[in-house]
Parts: sequence; C-alpha cells; structure tokens
Amino acid sequence: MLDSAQSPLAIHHGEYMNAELLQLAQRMPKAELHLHIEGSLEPELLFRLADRNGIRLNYPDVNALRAAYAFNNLQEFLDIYYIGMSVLREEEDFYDLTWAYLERVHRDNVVHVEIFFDSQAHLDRGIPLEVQIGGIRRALRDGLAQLGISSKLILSFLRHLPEAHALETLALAQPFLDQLDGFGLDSSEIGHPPEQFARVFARCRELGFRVTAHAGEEGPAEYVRQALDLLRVDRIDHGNHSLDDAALVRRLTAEGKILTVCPLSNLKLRVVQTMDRHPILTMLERGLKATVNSDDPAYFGGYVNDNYRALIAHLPVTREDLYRLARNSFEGAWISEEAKATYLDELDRAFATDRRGARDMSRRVAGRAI
Ligand code: HPA
Ligand SMILES: [Zn+2]
Repeated sequence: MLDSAQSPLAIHHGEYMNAELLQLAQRMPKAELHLHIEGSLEPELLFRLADRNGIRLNYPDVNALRAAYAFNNLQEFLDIYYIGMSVLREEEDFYDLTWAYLERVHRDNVVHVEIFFDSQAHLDRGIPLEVQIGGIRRALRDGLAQLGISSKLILSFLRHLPEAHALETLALAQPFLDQLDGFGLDSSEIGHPPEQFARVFARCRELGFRVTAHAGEEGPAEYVRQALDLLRVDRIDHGNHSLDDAALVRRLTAEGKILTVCPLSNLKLRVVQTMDRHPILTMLERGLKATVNSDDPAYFGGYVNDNYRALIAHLPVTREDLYRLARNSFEGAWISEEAKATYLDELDRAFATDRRGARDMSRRVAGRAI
C-alpha cells in the first residue's frame, strides 16, 4: 500500500481519488449476498424488542452493549450474537428486524439481497418456523413493493450442532419450502468441517435448492475443498483461506465460483490483522470472483457501503475493482438471467454516467473487457 506520509502530493492525490471512488461505490447498484439477518440487529432495536417482550438484558444500556462488541475470534462473536437474537420472539420482531435492514441498505443502493437466517437457534428457543419465516418474508415482500429491493431467503444450518439436527430442521421446513430459496452452513467453523453435512446438503440439492457454505473464514483451504467436493456448493462464503492453496485458487477461478467476502467482519474477527492487509484485491488479481458484503453489520461496524469505504481507505482500489466487485455480486446472485441482465445494465449505466473516466469505462463496458 502507498504510504500516504510519503509526500504531500501523494496525500492530495490519494484523497482526491478516494472522494471519487467513495461516491461511485456509494451510488453504484449492488447486491448483498452474505448477510445474517440476526446480525443486523442494532443495539437500539435489540433494546426496544427486549422491552416489548419483557426480556431483561445483562447490559444496562445500548452503550454498554456496544462496548461488549470487541472480539478476538469468531467464537467470541458468536457467543454474544446468539444472546442478542434471544429478543426475537414474535413474527413482528422478525418483521421489524428485516425491515430495518432493508431500509438501511436501500440508502446504500443495494438493489438485491440474499439473506441468511439461523432457524435452528430460534427453534431451540421455541420459536416456530412460521413465526421466523412469516416475519422475514413479509418484510421482504414490503421491501420489493416499497423499496424496489428484490430478495432471496437462505436457511443456514448451524455447524456446531450435529447433522441430525440439520436433517430434522429440513424435515420441519417441508411446509415452507416454497418460501425458501436456498440453504447455507454457518457458525463455529474449526472442528466442524463441511464433510459432516454432506447428507443434508445432498438432500437440499435433491429438492432443487441452491446451496452455499461458510468455508475458509477461520478454517483451512481443505474446508473450502470439502464444500466444493462434498457439499457441491454454488458459492463459498468468505473463502479467505483459499489463498493458501494455489491449486484451489486455480480451480475456484476456472469454475467462476463466487466468494462472498466480508472485509469489516474479517477485521473484527481477526481473520485479517489490519485492513491494509485484506486480501480482496489479491483475490481479484488471481481471478477469483470476490464480492463485498457486511456479514453481521450491527456487530462488525458497518453495512455494505461501509465495507467498500474501508477498502477504499486502506487499499489501492480502482474504479475497475469497484465495477468488478459489484458485477460479481449480480453474477453470483440466485436470480434469473433476465434479472441479472437488467441489474448489470443498471450497473453499466452507473459507471458510464460517471463523468470522470466515462469515456474510458464505456469503451471497456462496450467491449466487455472487464
Ligand atoms: O461470520 C460468521 N461466520 C460464521 N457464522 C456466522 N454466523 C453469523 N455470522 C457468522
Ligand atoms: Zn457469515
């Protein structure tokens, strides 16, 4: 990375470029493909729902709760994340949670979202699937009608629980399958390799669903291989540790597999030590189809545009990188080819009408060199 202390000119140039890139990142249309809806529960709403449901929290106020959001690893985050979601009881709570997220990302020019929900964590608290799915789905319908945001809903299995639990959950989900768009795998990664979930994923695929799995966030490249070979995933969530294995990178590139990368999450959970060492540009350079996502925005310090902002502030991101990242987000979305083409047109227009470099870009866009 350029050392901005090098010369006054470097500082000026860097800031000038960054302002333009920031504006472009803000206003370009984009999809978010890696978002745990329970991780979008802001402390203010969490307290409101606790109050509404008569739940006593161990934190006196919003500031005390926020202060607890300091993590050394994935597990430390998960411990507090599962406590936080305990305020979700009624359909209305799931609605309010999802609606708050949609309203928030509408301001980031997010036009399509694919959201995870941790059904097993709620089932274990006695919250039926119809409450969970009913509330989330109703907000997603309103999101389309009122904000123009299209969406998909992904039931994510918890890998710290046995596969039998996931199979039971899939059986329980039978009456709701028409309201689901795919299945995922999340929670504590190390010690819970994808191979432990091969049967439940095979069943999901037999039912005609798309599947994805968190792999290579804290776990090794081998877990990414297992997700590909044994779970036959359509996407990889995170995938950072793929970079440790050159043959795996070549394979992911050849297959055009989308990686849903989450920069602020990686920083907060110490998957990367500093943002200027985040590997997302290396991923792009090696031909990996990385996307930018927020993961759990209420816990990790920001929504999707905050993630773009952090990358632009700390890495030598170019306009082409922004274009590629947003393009990948639509390419990786589980939507029809027609919908994809519409969104990609919108994206091309956002770049073509960007005055600075417009000539340059329209040439590349027309030639599909990007
Ligand atoms: O970042 C994550 N990793 C694994 N499981 C999760 N569940 C919510 N967020 C995460
Ligand atoms: Zn995640």
